[in-house]
Amino acid sequence: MRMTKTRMTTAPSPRSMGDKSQNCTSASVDPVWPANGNTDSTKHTGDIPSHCENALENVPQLVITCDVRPYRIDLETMRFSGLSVGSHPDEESICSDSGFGGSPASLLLRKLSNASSSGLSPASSFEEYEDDRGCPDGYPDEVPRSVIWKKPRSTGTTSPLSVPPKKPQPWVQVVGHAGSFHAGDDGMLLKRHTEGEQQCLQRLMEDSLRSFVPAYHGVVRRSDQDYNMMDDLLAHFSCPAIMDCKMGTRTYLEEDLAKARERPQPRRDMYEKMVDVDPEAPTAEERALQAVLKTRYMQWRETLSSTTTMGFRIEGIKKADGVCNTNFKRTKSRDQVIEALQDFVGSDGLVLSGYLRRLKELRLVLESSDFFRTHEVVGSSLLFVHDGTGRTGVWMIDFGRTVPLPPPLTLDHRTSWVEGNREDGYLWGLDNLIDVLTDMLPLT
Ligand SMILES: Nc1ncnc2c1ncn2[C@@H]1O[C@H](COP(=O)(O)OP(=O)(O)OP(=O)(O)O)[C@@H](O)[C@H]1O
Ligand SMILES: O=P(O)(O)O[C@@H]1[C@H](O)[C@H](O)[C@@H](OP(=O)(O)O)[C@H](OP(=O)(O)O)[C@H]1O
Repeated sequence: MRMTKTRMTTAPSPRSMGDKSQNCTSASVDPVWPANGNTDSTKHTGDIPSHCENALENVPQLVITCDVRPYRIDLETMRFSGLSVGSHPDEESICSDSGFGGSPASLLLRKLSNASSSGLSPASSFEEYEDDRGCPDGYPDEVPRSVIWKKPRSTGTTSPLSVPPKKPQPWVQVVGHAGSFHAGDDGMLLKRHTEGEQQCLQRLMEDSLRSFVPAYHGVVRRSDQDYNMMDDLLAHFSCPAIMDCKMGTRTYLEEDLAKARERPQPRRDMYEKMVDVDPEAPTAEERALQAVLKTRYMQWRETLSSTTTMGFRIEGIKKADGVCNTNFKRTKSRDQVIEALQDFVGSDGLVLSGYLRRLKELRLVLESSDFFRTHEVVGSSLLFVHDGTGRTGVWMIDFGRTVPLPPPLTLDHRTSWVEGNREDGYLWGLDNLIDVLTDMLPLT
């Protein structure tokens, strides 16, 4: 199955062509340490760190080892057994399935991961399942014999070996930068490393929001490129439907505004993306330049969609039948949003009520989270996932533009933004999203 992301039909951005699209074909993975090097090494000495406990539950033990130093990723064993982290990067594209490298070993590992939900970042609406339906594409049934693995430590679930392996689920990227991700073989996902996102994910593992973000497993190096390694949130779903909702009323940082004033860098690719959607949108000056500033483009995208008026926008939806839609740039009115959401959740009231329950839990936790109070959260998304069993999950993803506030500044995430107050409208957007979904309940 291969789907094309709408925005990729326009001129790719320098970022997606450049630093976001390096060649990552080598299977070699070297463990690296957190770039800051000052992770609290005393705290977990002699113990398995909490975030690593999650990893051990989630994957066969040959993949991750957690010793006295947190976030160490030991992938030597994978090389010995001929396994590799990652898939065929060439096959990865936006809103497309990203296979598991097709290696029989990887297929087995994926099966084992699927056999238990215990390692997932806890989602209240999760339950064990043994659904064996094939996805529209279908995947090989072959089971390798040469894979050596160890049962994860005491997960309290049935030994995966006693369960016939099931068809693996391909990882799917709905939106975002092309070439930033590699699907792992073991329920893990590698995202191109940025220091800021690493800091956020590490802090989130210690925060009350932990169960609402993919479990973070540290940094791995591959072909001279560092990656943040985290749970693949799709790993425990069967033919999932997926939606990416970008949260907040603002999608650029205050510091981006300052930079744009100091050193304006007009972007031709963004001008072209703008004209593609609305030829009338550029000003005369922008037309003459054939380029727009990024902040101007981002603001235009905010007002074109429901970001400004509702504090969230739908970025992309991939349905269980494989149909993918990223054409939501003009989805703005409440009715348009409801129509898209309705199409995503379908007529199953259980799915909608599962999402609502999870979002209300998230709101409660956000309101008291230390991390959330002390960070400007911009460009972050909620990833909605459900499948035919009625299982649902919602997680916060993408902390590439989430930055700590200078103390003692804190945000309530509901106050309107004026430059300088750093407010991002995240919780206001979540309030609106919950309202809209609540209004939809009678429709299911
Ligand atoms: N932990 C995860 N598990 C499963 N899928 C994920 C996970 N993280 C991201 N994705 C998929 O990748 C897509 C893009 O993720 P993300 O927003 O982190 O990328 P990005 O390149 O930083 O995006 P942006 O263009 O908004 O900066 C999501 O829409 C989702 O489909
Ligand atoms: O969705 P669109 O219309 O294609 O626009 C992109 C989108 O807003 C991304 O969130 C943004 O990346 P960041 O959030 O990481 O800034 C990217 O900037 P970029 O081209 O500078 O990567 C934009 O091009």
